[in-house]
Amino acid sequence: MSTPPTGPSTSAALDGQLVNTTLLPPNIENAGANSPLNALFGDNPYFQAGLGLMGFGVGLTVLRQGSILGLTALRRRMLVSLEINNKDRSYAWFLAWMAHQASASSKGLKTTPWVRSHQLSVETAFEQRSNGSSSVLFNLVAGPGTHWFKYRGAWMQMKRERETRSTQLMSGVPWETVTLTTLSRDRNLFPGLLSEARDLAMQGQEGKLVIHSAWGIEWRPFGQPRRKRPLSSVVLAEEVSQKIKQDVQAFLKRRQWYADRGIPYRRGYLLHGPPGSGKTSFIQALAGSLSYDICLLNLSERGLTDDKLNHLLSNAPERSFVLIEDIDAVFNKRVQTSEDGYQSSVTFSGFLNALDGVASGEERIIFMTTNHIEKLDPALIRPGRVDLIELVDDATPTQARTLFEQFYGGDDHFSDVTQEQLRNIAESVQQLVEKEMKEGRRISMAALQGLFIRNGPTDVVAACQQLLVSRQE
Ligand SMILES: Nc1ncnc2c1ncn2[C@@H]1O[C@H](COP(=O)(O)OP(=O)(O)OP(=O)(O)O)[C@@H](O)[C@H]1O
Repeated sequence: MSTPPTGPSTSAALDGQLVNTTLLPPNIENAGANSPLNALFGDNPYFQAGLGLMGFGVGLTVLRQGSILGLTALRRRMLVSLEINNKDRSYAWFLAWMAHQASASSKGLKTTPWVRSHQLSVETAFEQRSNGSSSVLFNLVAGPGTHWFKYRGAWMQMKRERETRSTQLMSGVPWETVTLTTLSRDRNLFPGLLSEARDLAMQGQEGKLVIHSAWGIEWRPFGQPRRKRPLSSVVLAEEVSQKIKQDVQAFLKRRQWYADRGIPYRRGYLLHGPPGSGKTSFIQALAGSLSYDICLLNLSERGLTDDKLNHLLSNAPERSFVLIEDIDAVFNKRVQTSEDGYQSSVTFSGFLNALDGVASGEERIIFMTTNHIEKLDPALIRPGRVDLIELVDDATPTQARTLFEQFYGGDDHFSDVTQEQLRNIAESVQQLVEKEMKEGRRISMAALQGLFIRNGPTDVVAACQQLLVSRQE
């Protein structure tokens, strides 16, 4: 048995460097050449080919990793991305903008950016026509996947991704993102593009009333924006409409006044009166006239809790009225029950707390309506929670006459009736309502509206008489 050859170690300074060398006896190479391993593989062509292939593979991997790193670095330098999350308002604006451009470019309009998507999703919406009827709209928007479009001469990649494993806690809607990627030099196009999308969305809402409804803890537009109703078309007793309108206008001018005194900047209104007197119509028309939106809050909604309600009331969209209808039906004797017997988790005290809210500088205007003010708990309508209470009653003689004139005045459809005759009929309607009122019989504005829709002007007085009688029964 031979001992492995070992040589003494020396250290030598070469050109100022310390070099470690091991001195081996001269026969050591031969010893390796004669080893059993060398005998096995040294002359083996398969082994050598394998070694070569392995080297090639390693080389390729290094090259691949290198090119990936290089590409990533290049992308970082050359490309810029913008991520839009579906929690952000611009998300829906951007998708609508893209759908709009796609339809315009498919019609061959040269001025629009080139957009074409092959993976589409549908968003169904309801549109209210000017004549009051509604239609269903199917908006085809870019679906999850990758899309390309050209905007102001720059190519952009749009990637819409949907998170399928988790959803937004409160609304149950999946998380989504849209990532726009373009060349770095075109990064300045992003703000322009987003502004265009916003303007397009605003254009669609111009002259329209947006109704929001609660969706979990968020407010979301409900259906398509509706045509604004002129305030004058809702005929209330003159002093009532003026009082509410002036109060809201005065409140809106006093933000600083509230701030200086540390008073929460909010105001509550309660409109009460019989059904069909125009409470809801007036609130909506008033919102429209001030370019405000409506946030419709249904306290009986399943899943609504005190916490969610508090969050909703503190986070209503800017420039909006929160509208809570038929408040007596919701909190009758402090118990909350819906028509089908469902009791929601909103408690009376939770509702009062949400109305009081935390003192904040944010503006909040709440309108509540009821047909039975006597059923309301005094705690609910104390000042601070409700600042102005107004009775919106059945038709007064003047209201009946004004509504008649609005329906039949200047309408060519009734050209067989002279203006003189119309004036006489208007007078008769007024007198009839006046006479009946004295005897305790009333007619609602909604009933009058229905009557005017169904009858020609000459039949109105007789029809009105019947309605008043039948109401008495
Ligand atoms: N004062 C009014 N002027 C014009 N139209 C009215 C008036 N009151 C009611 N109407 C018409 O009657 C219909 C019902 O009105 P609205 O829903 O506003 O009444 P409401 O007082 O809110 O009723 P409810 O108490 O049942 O909620 C609407 O189509 C509206 O156009």
